[in-house]
Amino acid sequence: MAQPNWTDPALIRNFCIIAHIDHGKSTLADRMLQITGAVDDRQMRAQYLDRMDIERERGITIKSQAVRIPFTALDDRTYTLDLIDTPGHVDFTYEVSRSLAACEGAVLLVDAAQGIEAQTLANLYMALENDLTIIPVLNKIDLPAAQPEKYSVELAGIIGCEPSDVLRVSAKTGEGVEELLNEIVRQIPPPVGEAEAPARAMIFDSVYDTYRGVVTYVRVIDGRLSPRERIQMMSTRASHEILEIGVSSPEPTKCEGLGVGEVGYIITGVKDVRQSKVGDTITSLNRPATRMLEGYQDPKPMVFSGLYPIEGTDYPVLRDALEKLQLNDAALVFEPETSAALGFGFRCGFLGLLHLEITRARLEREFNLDLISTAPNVVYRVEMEDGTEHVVTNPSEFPAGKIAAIYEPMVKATVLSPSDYIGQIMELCQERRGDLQGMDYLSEDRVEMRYTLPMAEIVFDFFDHLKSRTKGYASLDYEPIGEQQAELVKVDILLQGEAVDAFSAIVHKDKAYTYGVEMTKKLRELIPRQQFEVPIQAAIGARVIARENIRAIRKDVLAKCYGGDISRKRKLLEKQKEGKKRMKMVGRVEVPQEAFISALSTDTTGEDKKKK
Ligand SMILES: Nc1nc2c(ncn2[C@@H]2O[C@H](COP(=O)(O)OP(=O)(O)OP(=O)(O)O)[C@@H](O)[C@H]2O)c(=O)[nH]1
Repeated sequence: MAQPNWTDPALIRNFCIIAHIDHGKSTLADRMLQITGAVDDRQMRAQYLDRMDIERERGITIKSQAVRIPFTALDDRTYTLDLIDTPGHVDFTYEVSRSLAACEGAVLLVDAAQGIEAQTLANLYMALENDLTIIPVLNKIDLPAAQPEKYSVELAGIIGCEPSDVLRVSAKTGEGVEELLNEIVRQIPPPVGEAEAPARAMIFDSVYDTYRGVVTYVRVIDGRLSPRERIQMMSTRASHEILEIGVSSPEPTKCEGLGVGEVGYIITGVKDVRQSKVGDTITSLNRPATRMLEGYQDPKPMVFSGLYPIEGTDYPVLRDALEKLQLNDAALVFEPETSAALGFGFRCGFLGLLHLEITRARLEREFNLDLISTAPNVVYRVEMEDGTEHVVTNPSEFPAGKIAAIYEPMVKATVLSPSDYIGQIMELCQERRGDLQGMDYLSEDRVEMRYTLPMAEIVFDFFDHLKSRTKGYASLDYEPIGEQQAELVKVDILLQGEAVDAFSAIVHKDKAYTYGVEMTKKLRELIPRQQFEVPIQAAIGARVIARENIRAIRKDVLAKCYGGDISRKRKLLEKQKEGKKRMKMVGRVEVPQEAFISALSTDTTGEDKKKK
């Protein structure tokens, strides 16, 4: 094979765009592709790099993407710009951090009509931790509401540059984008690495493709990777052969190898993204490197929920569907679970609520499934007095017996908001057991508040409440910071003395009563009257904390059938039997499927997270 022409690292610039959700990252990437001619006008479509349907539909980026853009700069030399598009949502922070580690610089993009938001800061800090060169840019300067003067000062303030250093662009019209590309070439340092050293490449993304198997996106740090070479994954020691190697420009284009600083993809024929994990280091099998690159970390599920098919016969379909999704989603975990109320299903672990919602939407859409999901919960650790320890991902499995301590996961939350709403935000965080850690004014009228909060209090409807109490102006970012002991109890809901597993919840002891009252009330309205009286109780252990009653009724379908027409009677009885099929039996109580669905339908917030 001819010796490939390795790209001169001096002519490479690896960068990413970091921004708060909706500040225009994908649109800016589109314009860069278009202005440099990387994609011709005919093929151009909005959000070029967002490939999943669900990404386009919701207008959000879930997976990272890399694309190579050739650009002739003011010095007349043609540079290779590798743009790594990163997800903006807090659920996918780990992917952002891996993408950042693959770059030397970052474009920090801020909406000129909105200013800095919580994720702008979170991403900026992450970029600074990775020692990236930051280029501050205000976007959407075409908007009449844009206030570039004001926000240049704010942006310069947080990164410590002059307001005049803040570039101004419109990703929509293309204004200023070419200047930005020239600044990327001028300011971001070229990659450095040892060309002759054993190969080391970092995996920053891996995607399952039905036709090609797993496509792994890498950034080469040292040495080089070539087709047909045998490589090794340093975390698992598994080895594979490189069947294809190439770059996305932006369509996948085969090449003869990747050298120092280059970003591209490799295909090895593995079928599951878990064999090619984000953050892992690839080396050459014949001449392996001894030290892994920093940063490998397994994605950890934070939120669990039970997923059950509404039609029991769909159970195998659900299992296959979950297995297929897992091929492309190393963060998704699941195991079979049985619920007395809901039948056979799976307990699934997700990175956060958005991840849950997206997974559920994909299962329903791509696999045509109708699902019930139980109320999401976080992971608790329970220490017993006898020294044993339990990790609880399902409230109904909360251990019985003498408990020494319960620990719940905590987050560090950052809220950015106009200062008018400080009172409301404090009130909300107080209700959610938050602890104020600090508060700073970013400008006269914008304030950053830092809280520690239990994750359980923040993952469900916190964001909705925050938005409604601040008229949509506040933004939120959070990251896990370990666990803390808390006074938690398990509340069971009993129908005629029998616990309904799907409704058990772990809540703070001060909130147990409210949960019990609300749930029993809700169920009284949802469960039809039976032929005998049905008490609905909420209980902590053996102690009942709330009770409602469903009064007895005798539903005699034959009542209207006087006269002796036996065939008509039979028909009515048959019909009643059909109806019963859709009922679930809890002890002797018949509960319609719909009652479970409505009682469990928590208004999850992924959709609303997109709303400003
Ligand atoms: N007027 C105007 N609108 C813009 C500009 N740039 C982006 N937008 C709009 O802002 C919205 C969000 O843009 P996206 O590019 O999807 O934002 P994003 O940051 O990629 O969002 P995530 O992928 O979810 O993080 C879209 O409706 C764009 O059309 C701009 O320069 N001017």
